[in-house]
Amino acid sequence: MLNTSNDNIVQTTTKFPYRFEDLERIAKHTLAENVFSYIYSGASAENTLQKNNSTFHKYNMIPRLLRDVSKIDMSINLFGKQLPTPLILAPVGVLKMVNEMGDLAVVKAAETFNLPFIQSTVSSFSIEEVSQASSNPKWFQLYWSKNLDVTFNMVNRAEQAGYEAIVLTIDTVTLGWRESDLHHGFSPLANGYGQGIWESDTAFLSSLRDGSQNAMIEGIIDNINFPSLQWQHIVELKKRTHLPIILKGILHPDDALLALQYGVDGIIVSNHGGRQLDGIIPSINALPAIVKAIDGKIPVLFDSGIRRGNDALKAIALGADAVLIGRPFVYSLAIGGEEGVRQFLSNFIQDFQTNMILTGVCSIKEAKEIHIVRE
Ligand SMILES: Cc1cc2nc3c(=O)[nH]c(=O)nc-3n(C[C@H](O)[C@H](O)[C@H](O)COP(=O)(O)O)c2cc1C
Ligand SMILES: O=C(O)C(=O)c1ccccc1
Repeated sequence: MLNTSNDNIVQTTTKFPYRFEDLERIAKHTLAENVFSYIYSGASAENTLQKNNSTFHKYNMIPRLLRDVSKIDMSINLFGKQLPTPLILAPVGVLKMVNEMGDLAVVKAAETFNLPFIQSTVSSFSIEEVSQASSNPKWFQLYWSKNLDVTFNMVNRAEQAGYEAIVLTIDTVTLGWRESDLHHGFSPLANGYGQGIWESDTAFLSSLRDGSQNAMIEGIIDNINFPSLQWQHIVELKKRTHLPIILKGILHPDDALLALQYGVDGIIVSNHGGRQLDGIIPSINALPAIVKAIDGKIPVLFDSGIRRGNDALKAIALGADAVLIGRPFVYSLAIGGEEGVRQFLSNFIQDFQTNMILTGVCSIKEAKEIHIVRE
């Protein structure tokens, strides 16, 4: 007789988990409670966090059949560069709290598939360390610092190290109201895992009254809390770098139009994985109107809620040019380090390709034409 108990399934499985739900569950057992909770949780009542995921199920693709899908080309061209797939690793800070090798493990796993890696401003390693670890494309995620020397120092270092884009995160001018972190008394920076870039930044270090760990942490928190960030700062940034500028965190079509007006090179439709502001539109619901407003003038990227290949294909069918993967790779890092992330990415790419074949599309251009209806 078939034994359908969960225990039986877990015991007979020794492979790296395929299901996102298993990655999350095993990471929960692997990590300290406050660390898992920091990664998992969202802002306020976590409604937006939940809806980011559940809303994907409301979009349904209509597959086409009897087309020759024997050759699948997943490649895209982004900012003048050919990439093997439309998949990118989202910027995630303080990765060392998940695994000792943090960003270095992730960037090396991503190198296997030549996926772009976006290094966070609050990375556990320096720009130079990450740049030397692998040869895949790297982008730098910028949290604007109120100290302009610090801001432009980071941008220059990224440019010097051969990074290919600046991703300016605009939805985190102050940290969201994260009740579970408040409950645990948990600050992601307090353990010293988010200062890899800053501790080697001479402009930042010389701005500190003393060089202690506490002064450093306070300095970072103070510098990245910047509620007066505004469109005019984009003009300043454009003067300081030749790299493409991508704004991360756009949800309103009018902000997308302003981004065009200010001459940015790309946008990321994102609600920061529901971690910043609750009670707002699930990221996937914001995508169609923004794609329409941008009308192909600059690339529109997407994140928040991508869990498997099927989700990524839906986002592309709704008009995204590429998607960022967040929490799933963080859980994979927690479970299996560099090899865990490699396994996860390998599975994700195969899953995505299978979904392309079965919807009857051979290229990303065709994937954008997939008919998709909302329940
Ligand atoms: C633990 C964690 C840390 C993050 N750190 C950053 C960061 O430093 N900079 C940034 O722009 N976004 C950061 N994000 C947001 C991600 O880039 C991305 O927008 C989000 O994870 C997407 O949601 P999803 O993981 O649910 O798909 C972080 C997300 C998580 C889960
Ligand atoms: O946790 C986050 O989502 C994030 O963006 C962040 C902000 C400051 C420090 C570390 C991570």
